Amino acid sequence: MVSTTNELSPIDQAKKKAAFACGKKYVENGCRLGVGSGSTVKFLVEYLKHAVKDGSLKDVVCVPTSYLTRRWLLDAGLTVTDLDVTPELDVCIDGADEVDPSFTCIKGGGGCLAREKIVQNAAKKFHVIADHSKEVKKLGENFKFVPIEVLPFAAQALLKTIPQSEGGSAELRMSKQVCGPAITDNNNFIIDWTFDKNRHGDWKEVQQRLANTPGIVETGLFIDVVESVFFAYDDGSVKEILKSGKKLEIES
Ligand SMILES: O=C[C@H](O)[C@H](O)[C@H](O)COP(=O)(O)O
Repeated sequence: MVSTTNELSPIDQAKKKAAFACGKKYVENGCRLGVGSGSTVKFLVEYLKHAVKDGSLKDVVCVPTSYLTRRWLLDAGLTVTDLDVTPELDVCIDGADEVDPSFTCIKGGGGCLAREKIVQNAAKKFHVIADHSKEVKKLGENFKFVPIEVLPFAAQALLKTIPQSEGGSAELRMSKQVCGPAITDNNNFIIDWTFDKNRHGDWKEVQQRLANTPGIVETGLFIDVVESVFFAYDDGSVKEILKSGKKLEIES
């Protein structure tokens, strides 16, 4: 799983740079690490594999946020555990679908949002790794919906009530491979709620209302939890933005 940087598309090169820079800075010896999901996190796993192999990183234990991430970690020979064994984590690193200037994120494009939020919540620090396409002034610029994990029993009712209370439209996410709904690692469904792109940044209220709705397990809105975001740009540069707003250029 060693990706030669030259073989990668510019966007994947950017993802790899962000993942390597974040791993290098925040994963220390003995770290209890939450490992997110998605294509950017795959490069974090690659970083961990190399760092462990060359001896620069020791005694890291990883709690994955999805079946696929668990597989990647195991295939890379890394130590995998879970929240039963390791309920408190030092750091969690994950990708995102969009991040606004106040670090409100949409996550869950890959359907892993509930486990991602649980693992993030178990960690002392949460860092996001992303290519520059995820950096937006306002949520909805590129990614038009908020993924919401729901109990199958409640799905049809929620498809009606979510747009009634929040506006926009809601769709049950279907599997691309089988003739039926996409099923999460928790055996639930995903409703993708497409919101009005002109809505004001009332995301905390939206999150509160949705979280209080019976049948909703979790939303893909991550609010007030991010310590820093590593954005990678097409010109090869990586910038870490801290929650204070301070921007740090990362040396390659
Ligand atoms: O459910 C998926 C996760 O929230 C991912 O972290 C998110 O979709 C970003 O994925 P990617 O790194 O593939 O863009």
